[in-house]
Amino acid sequence: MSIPHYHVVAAIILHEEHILCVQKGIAKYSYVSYKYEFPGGKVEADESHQTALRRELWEELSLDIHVGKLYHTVFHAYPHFHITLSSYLCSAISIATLRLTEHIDYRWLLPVALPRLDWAAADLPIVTKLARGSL
Ligand SMILES: Nc1nc2c([nH]c(=O)n2[C@@H]2O[C@H](COP(=O)(O)OP(=O)(O)OP(=O)(O)O)[C@@H](O)[C@H]2O)c(=O)[nH]1
Repeated sequence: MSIPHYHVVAAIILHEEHILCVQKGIAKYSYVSYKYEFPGGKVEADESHQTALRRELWEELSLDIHVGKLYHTVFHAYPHFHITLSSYLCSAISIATLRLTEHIDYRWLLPVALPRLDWAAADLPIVTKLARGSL
C-alpha cells in the first residue's frame, strides 16, 4: 500500500517580534502527539494555500490573518505518511480573538527561543531558519 502524501500549510504569525507556536494534543501517531507546530493544516482539493491557511486559522484559533510571502517549504517522510509543509509569513488582524479549539497550549516566542520547544520533526528546518534570524 502506498504511503499517503499531504500538502500542509503552516502560518508563521508574527506579532511584536514574537511568533505563535501551538501544541498539538494526543494524535493518532505518537511521533506527532503533543508536539509544537505552526497553526495550519491540510490543503483541500481545489483550495489555494492562502485560502487553506485563512480557513484553518479561523477554525483552529478564531484568528483572521493576512497571508504574506512563502517562507520555506519542507518535504518530510513520517513513518505512516509524507508531507510537503509550506510555511508562510503571516500577521493576525487582531490577536484579541485568539481561542484554542484543537490545540492544548500556545506560546508567543522570540525566534531565537523557538528551538527550546519540542517541535514536530517536519518543522525543524523552519524553526532553525527562523532562530538564525532569517526573516
Ligand atoms: N498544522 C500543522 N501541521 C503540521 C505541522 N508540522 C507537521 O508535521 N504537521 C502535520 O501535518 C498534518 C496536518 O494535518 P491537519 O492538522 O490538517 O490534520 P490532523 O492530521 O491533525 O487531523 P485530521 O487529518 O484528522 O483532520 C498533521 O499530521 C500534523 O501533525 C505544522 O507546523 N503545522
